[in-house]
Amino acid sequence: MINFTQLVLASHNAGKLKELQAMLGGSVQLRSIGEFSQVEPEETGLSFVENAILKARNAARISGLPALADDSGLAVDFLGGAPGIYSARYADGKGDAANNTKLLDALKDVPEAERGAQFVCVLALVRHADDPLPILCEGLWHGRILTEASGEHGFGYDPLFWVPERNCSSAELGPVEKNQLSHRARAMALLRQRLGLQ
Ligand SMILES: O=c1nc[nH]c2c1ncn2[C@H]1C[C@H](O)[C@@H](COP(=O)(O)OP(=O)(O)OP(=O)(O)O)O1
Ligand SMILES: [Mg+2]
Repeated sequence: MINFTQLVLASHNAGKLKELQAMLGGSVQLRSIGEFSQVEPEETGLSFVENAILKARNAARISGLPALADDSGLAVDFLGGAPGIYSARYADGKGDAANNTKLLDALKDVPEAERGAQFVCVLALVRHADDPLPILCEGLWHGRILTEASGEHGFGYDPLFWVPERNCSSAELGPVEKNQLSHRARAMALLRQRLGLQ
């Protein structure tokens, strides 16, 4: 069993850092890659897995620490799984608000029954930059895309993601509840098992 007390999180997204640290609890300290570098690696992979591994290796190389990466996104049924791995870049790097506006436009007049979507999260953990056996864990969260934004919590597409099991948007869930249900929570539950952190 691998025993980590410190991991570097290969992410420049403050929302992810907050959620992942809360899920890991006190036994593992997550340090932000921002402490070591402000340069974001280009996400050139064609899958969540490839991008997660690429980000983890890059962070391990820069920090000299074992590294955890999260590659995630929103796959919308009506759009054939788009924006998928391109979720963060959907509106050409203009940010969360522009991404959400573009998604609402793309689904304009699409009826509720065809607005199914899933959040996807892949976590990759490497012990060092050239680790030949990264630990990979995946989580999905099924829901629907709303016709307008609702809620103030979370980040990214949360205000547009309807959570059927709670009858509200994921931005209307408090952090504790989101962290029990989300794609990231499911991937992290698997990772905790793999690390023996029950
Ligand atoms: O729980 C979530 N609630 C709402 N939106 C979410 C969530 N999880 C991922 N997302 C969205 C945000 C971003 O548009 C994309 C992730 O893109 P992704 O490249 O993995 O992350 P990022 O560029 O924000 O930070 P980084 O690559 O440095 O980890 O999916
Ligand atoms: Mg990214």
